[in-house]
Amino acid sequence: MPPKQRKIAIMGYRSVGKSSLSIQFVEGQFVDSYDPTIENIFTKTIRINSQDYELKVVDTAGHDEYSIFPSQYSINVHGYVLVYSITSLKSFEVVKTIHEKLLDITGKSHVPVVLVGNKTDLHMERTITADEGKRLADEWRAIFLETSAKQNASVSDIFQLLVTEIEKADGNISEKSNCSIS
Ligand SMILES: Nc1nc2c(ncn2[C@@H]2O[C@H](COP(=O)(O)OP(=O)(O)OP(=O)(O)O)[C@@H](O)[C@H]2O)c(=O)[nH]1
Repeated sequence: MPPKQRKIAIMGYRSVGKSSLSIQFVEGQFVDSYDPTIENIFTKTIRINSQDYELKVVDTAGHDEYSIFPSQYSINVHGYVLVYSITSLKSFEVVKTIHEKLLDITGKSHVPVVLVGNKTDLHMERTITADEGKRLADEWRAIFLETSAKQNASVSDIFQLLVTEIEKADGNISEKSNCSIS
């Protein structure tokens, strides 16, 4: 089967770890320094159910509650990773506004999304519980994951699960069997 090309945008407040998650996923390393992103595009091929997916991962600039949703991320993007830091209430509030704007701009009631609570290694500084994250993802009918880019915990799961969500939205995977029928 020829590879399927899928474009994914990673969005969230500043400094939540969007670049760190992208670099950990694509290059398998963690960079401790902080360098604000304008935009970076990474590519990586993953295989799910004998199908190759060429992922184009767009690491976007930090968004805040006043940012206008960048129109270039509303078209030709198959799915979204919305990231907050479990240590930052502000970043949790910002993913809510991003999700609202995303539905508004796409005019859809449901978009494939993985909600990610990053920086689980900083558990002493946790301000958002896993339950709060899960509840928000349930409201959105999205997948929820907590990760640590630093410890490489659950990072590749983000992308595997998002591709599965994209395939479900395209009708290529039945919700019940979780098995590819394409
Ligand atoms: N402890 C810990 N630090 C992290 C983790 N992920 C990222 N960081 C740190 O958080 C800071 C910001 O990380 P980035 O990946 O640059 O964050 P970003 O969301 O891409 O930031 P912007 O480009 O400003 O939007 C850096 O100092 C990272 O090293 C994590 O899982 N654990």
